[in-house]
Amino acid sequence: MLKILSARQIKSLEESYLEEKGILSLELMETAAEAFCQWYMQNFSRRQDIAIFCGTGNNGGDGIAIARLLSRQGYPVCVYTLGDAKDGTADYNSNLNILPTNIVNKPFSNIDWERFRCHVIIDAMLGIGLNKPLEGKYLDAVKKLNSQKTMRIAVDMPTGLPSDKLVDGEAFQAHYTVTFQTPKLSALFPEHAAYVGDLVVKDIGIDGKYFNGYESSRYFVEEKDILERHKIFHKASHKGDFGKVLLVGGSKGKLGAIMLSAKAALRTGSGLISTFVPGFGLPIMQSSIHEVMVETCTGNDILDSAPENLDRFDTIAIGPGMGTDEKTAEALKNILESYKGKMVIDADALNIIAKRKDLKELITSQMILTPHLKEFERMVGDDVKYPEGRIEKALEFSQTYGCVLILKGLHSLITTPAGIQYFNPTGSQFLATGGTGDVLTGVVASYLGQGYSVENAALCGVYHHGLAGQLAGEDQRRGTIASDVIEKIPETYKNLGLS
Ligand SMILES: NC(=O)C1=CN([C@@H]2O[C@H](COP(=O)(O)OP(=O)(O)OC[C@H]3O[C@@H](n4cnc5c(N)ncnc54)[C@H](O)[C@@H]3O)[C@@H](O)[C@H]2O)[C@H](O)CC1
Ligand SMILES: [K+]
Repeated sequence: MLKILSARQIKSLEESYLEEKGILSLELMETAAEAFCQWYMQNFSRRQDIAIFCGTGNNGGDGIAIARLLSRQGYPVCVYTLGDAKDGTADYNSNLNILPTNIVNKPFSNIDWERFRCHVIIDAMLGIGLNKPLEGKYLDAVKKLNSQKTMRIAVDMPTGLPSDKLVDGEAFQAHYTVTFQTPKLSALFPEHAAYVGDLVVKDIGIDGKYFNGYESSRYFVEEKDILERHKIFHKASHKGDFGKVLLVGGSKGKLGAIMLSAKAALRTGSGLISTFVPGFGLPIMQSSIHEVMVETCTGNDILDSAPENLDRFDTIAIGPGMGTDEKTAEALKNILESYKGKMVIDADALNIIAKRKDLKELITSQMILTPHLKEFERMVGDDVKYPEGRIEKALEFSQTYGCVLILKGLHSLITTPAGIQYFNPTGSQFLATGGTGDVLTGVVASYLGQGYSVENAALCGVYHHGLAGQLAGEDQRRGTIASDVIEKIPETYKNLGLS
């Protein structure tokens, strides 16, 4: 896990790290530049001309160092500077002094835009030192650079993006942001996706122990955290070990939702899946998914009663395609009151709960709630447009009701009642298609059925779902559908080296 710190905390951490280690800030800048270049050289060829735009702070210093290192490796680079070296930081000037003279180094204001050509733009104008919205030449530069039809890469943070809050005005629009040591909070806001692009986190050697003295309950999940949380099954494991899951939902015209959840749970590794649907769904379910068992409620069209003997199941997920009828709400109440095992609450179950205080009170620590933004807004009855407020609200909700909350979106946020908030690293814009939420419900329910804790099921579920979305998106691009995501779940295990 990477602890997420504020810009102020990062600066202080950096100082104490340098002091304790007895190294110079210039050396840390060199490490950061090397980390950037290592990533760059793995991804881009020497045939692409690079233009590096540098401010005069330490972000600019990184840029100048990057120019020297890439040039030394045979990459064609030009440097363009904003601001005067006399206003530059010591480390900026130290790097400027050793920039080889064969590298073109021009002031930004001297660029002839009619003739300006390059393949890759590297933004090292401003990083975590940003302290006001862009104006003057920084604003001009960002506007000009955003309009170029080239690859754009930001060093540490896109210029103009404040580290801890929502952007005010313009910011550099990167295709990639290569950030150092740990992601900055605002790089994880879905609202900033067009500025951050793909986020790459590069280690610059600041050991985890230096983070201990800084208070933060927000973390960025890494692959190793997921590997650590998975259970290992052995040859003699039988289907009972993989869990008995009940999925409740479906209504006329929305039976597909529960089918997607069921298939996703099967592909995630569940042993036995039962579904509980309205009567009309029985022949449809049976003929389309042969691996699931189907039970029906009393009514034909809507879900109007609860299943018998709920204790037969290791876990229950409820909500996909369920509808919000009065009778359905009563069936939900009945299940919430009588079932004592772990549960996933999604979609229409959330919409019903949002309107019923008495049902909200039935939320327990055994439950994972999986709202998307709109559903969350209904649950809290408040505007959650601003990301800083939304993250706080998620914490408040999870602590008030004692449940794990998965707030879905880019970098889905998992909040636990203990007050820890995890940002998920996997995902893809191609997951933004109907039914992928139902898939997530099936994946998370599957892990609960396999005996994972609510926290681990949420973390592993969101991670694998996002990764499956990425893999499906690589093949199907904008044609990706929820079923493609399900088909990629097994590959996520292969990807992580899991059996
Ligand atoms: N923290 C680390 O672990 C490391 C950070 N590195 C890099 O250093 C930058 C942060 O550098 P800093 O000098 O503190 O700030 P900036 O370069 O982002 O900004 C410089 C300077 O610019 C002024 N300023 C702020 N806002 C504006 C504005 N809107 N318009 C014009 N000028 C503005 C302000 O005075 C700032 O102080 C970090 O992001 C990394 O890239 C290290 O190299 C490695 C370790
Ligand atoms: K930058």
